[in-house]
Amino acid sequence: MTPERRERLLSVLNKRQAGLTVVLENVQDPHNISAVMRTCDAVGIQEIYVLNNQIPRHKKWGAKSSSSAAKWLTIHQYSDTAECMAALRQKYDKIFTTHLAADAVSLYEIDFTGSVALVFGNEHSGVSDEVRDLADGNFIIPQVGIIKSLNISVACAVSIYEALRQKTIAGHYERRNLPDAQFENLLEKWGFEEEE
Ligand SMILES: C[S@@+](CC[C@H](N)C(=O)[O-])C[C@H]1O[C@@H](n2cnc3c(N)ncnc32)[C@H](O)[C@@H]1O
Repeated sequence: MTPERRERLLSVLNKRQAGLTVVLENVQDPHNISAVMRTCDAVGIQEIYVLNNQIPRHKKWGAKSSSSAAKWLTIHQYSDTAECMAALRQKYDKIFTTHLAADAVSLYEIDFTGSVALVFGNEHSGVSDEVRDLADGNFIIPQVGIIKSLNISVACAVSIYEALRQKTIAGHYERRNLPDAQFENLLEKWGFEEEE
């Protein structure tokens, strides 16, 4: 690895956030999944969770719309909701869902400065009752138009950029965040990846 490339990888890794993840529950459109991955990389999210218990995963997310973000992320795949939620509980202090419900609070009331997992739901049915029952809260992005929901990848982008805003103010992007072992493993793995 050239010194320049090492510098570049280190600068990206130094901004990866251990305290922020995205969970996709039964999101089916591979373009949506790819778009989410691309935004996660941009915000400094390293780990994402893909939970799919509805239909066999016959289509993979495409490299085209993720701009190859998938290869720079750590993707945990689950087909069992309880298992996925238990894994999240071990790693993150708070789990928030984004279900379009009358009792949801606004995105702008959520404190993202701690360790948080954000769950986004299926294109038609949203986040399941099972996941909502196991979460700590539910928020929505305010909308004042005619159409009642945003595309899932847009909703994810708006939400995680609010998290980036809050974490930036709190200084989370100023110091290394990932545990040492994870940092070193990723540096080694990334050293073999082609940049596009
Ligand atoms: C197209 S929406 C699902 C719409 C579905 N008919 C419903 O009522 O839940 C897909 C996902 O995008 C996210 N989403 C869409 N609009 C949102 C909003 N205004 N606030 C927060 N999340 C939103 C949620 O995660 C939602 O589950």
